[in-house]
Amino acid sequence: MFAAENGLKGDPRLQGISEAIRVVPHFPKPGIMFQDITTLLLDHKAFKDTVDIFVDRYRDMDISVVAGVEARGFMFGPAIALAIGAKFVPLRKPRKLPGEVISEAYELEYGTDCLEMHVGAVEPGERAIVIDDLVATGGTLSAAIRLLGTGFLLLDPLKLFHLHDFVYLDPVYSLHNPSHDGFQCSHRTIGS
Ligand SMILES: O=P(O)(O)OC[C@H]1O[C@H](OP(=O)(O)OP(=O)(O)O)[C@H](O)[C@@H]1O
Ligand SMILES: Nc1ncnc2[nH]cnc12
Repeated sequence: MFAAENGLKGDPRLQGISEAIRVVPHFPKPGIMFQDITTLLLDHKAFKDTVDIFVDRYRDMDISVVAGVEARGFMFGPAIALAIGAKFVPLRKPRKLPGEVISEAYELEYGTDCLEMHVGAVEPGERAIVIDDLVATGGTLSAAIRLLGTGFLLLDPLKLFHLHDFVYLDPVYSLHNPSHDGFQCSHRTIGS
């Protein structure tokens, strides 16, 4: 769900967050409208508002795991984890973690990639949220879901656009709806 369509309707922080994201046409290749969150990171208020909104939403929900997707999930996840009293679990690209890992491959627009997590980082029965900056094809997020298993909450703090429908176990919560940027958004949430 988009934050602007529920409890945060009319919240001026959402506009500030949207405006802090720079859109770079034709990067890294022709036809791509790149959603650049580095400009949001430079804007203390927008950055703090982003973290605060998710902390307010997910505190007191018995969440013990914040899983961040490399690399941009690492920019938001640790701050949220500390504030809600959860551990931070990095979901890393291949061959970065030194211990025993479990891996999940996923499809990219061209080719495949893989996410890895240390064995034992998450215990059975823990409640987790997943942090990333956006969903494009959903391949990355789907791999994160498979890696963690079932029974967790799913969080996508800066979901910028959504090109396909997905089935989620729990709400995907987004602060910025990029439809005004020319993206076609579709969004379906199961179980919320
Ligand atoms: O929905 P998808 O099609 O899977 O795309 C979304 C993913 O793409 C970007 O990461 P990227 O793979 O570019 O890696 P980076 O964060 O290291 O730049 C973004 O941060 C998401 O993780
Ligand atoms: N349009 C986009 N902007 C930023 N990161 C992306 N990752 C995949 N597509 C992207």
